[in-house]
Amino acid sequence: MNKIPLKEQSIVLIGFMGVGKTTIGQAVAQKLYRDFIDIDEVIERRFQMPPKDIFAKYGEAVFRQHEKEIISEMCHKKLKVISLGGGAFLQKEIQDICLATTTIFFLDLTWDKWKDRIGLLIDSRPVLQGKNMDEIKQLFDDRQPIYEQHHSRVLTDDQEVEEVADYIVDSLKLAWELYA
Ligand SMILES: Nc1ncnc2c1ncn2[C@@H]1O[C@H](COP(=O)(O)OP(=O)(O)OP(=O)(O)O)[C@@H](O)[C@H]1O
Ligand SMILES: O=C(O)C1=C[C@@H](O)[C@@H](O)[C@H](O)C1
Ligand SMILES: [Mg+2]
Repeated sequence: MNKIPLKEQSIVLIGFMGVGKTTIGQAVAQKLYRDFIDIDEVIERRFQMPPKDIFAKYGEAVFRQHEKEIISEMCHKKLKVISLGGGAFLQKEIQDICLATTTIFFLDLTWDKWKDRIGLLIDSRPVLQGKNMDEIKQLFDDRQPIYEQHHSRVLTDDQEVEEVADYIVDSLKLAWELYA
C-alpha cells in the first residue's frame, strides 16, 4: 500500500489515561477543520456502554480486541484527528499500524501533575479501580516505555488545553512546510 502523504495523514494522540488526549484532540481537530475520532467513544457506541462496564461485563481482553480492530480501521482514514485510549499502545500491532500510517503525538505529563488530576478519573477509568496510589504510580511508570513510539512529544505540565492544541497545530504546519 502507498504511504499516505504527511499532510493528509491522520493525527494520533497517545499517552497515559487522563493526560488530555480526548480534550486536546477535540481542540486540535477544530483548529485544523478535521473530523475528530475518539476510539473509546467508538467502542462505547458499539457496546452501548462505557469502557468501565465493558471491562466488568466482558473483560479487558474483549475491550482490547475491539480497540485493535477499530484503530486498525481508523488509521487508514485520511485527515482525521484520532485520540486513543491510554492502554491502546500496550498492543504492538496498534503501535506498528499507527507508526506506519499516521503522525503520532505523545502527550506527556509528569507524575506530580498527573496525580492532581486523579479525582477527575478515579470513578470512570476501569484500570484504576481497586488500586492504591503506589500501585497507580507503578502503572504510570510501567506504561511510559510504550509511549516512546511516537513522532513528537509534548510536555503538557502547566499548559492549558488551548496552548497544547496550538503548539501541536503550529508544529504540524512547520513539518508540512518542511517536508512538502
Ligand atoms: N491541559 C489540561 N489542563 C487541565 N486539565 C486538563 C487538561 N487536559 C485535560 N484535562 C482534564 O483532565 C481530564 C482527563 O482528560 P481527558 O479525558 O481528555 O484525558 P484522556 O487522555 O483522554 O484520558 P483516557 O486515556 O482515559 O481517555 C478531563 O477532566 C479534562 O478536562
Ligand atoms: O489506560 C487504559 O488502559 C485505559 C484508558 C481509557 O482511555 C480506556 O481506553 C480504558 O479505560 C482503558
Ligand atoms: Mg480519552
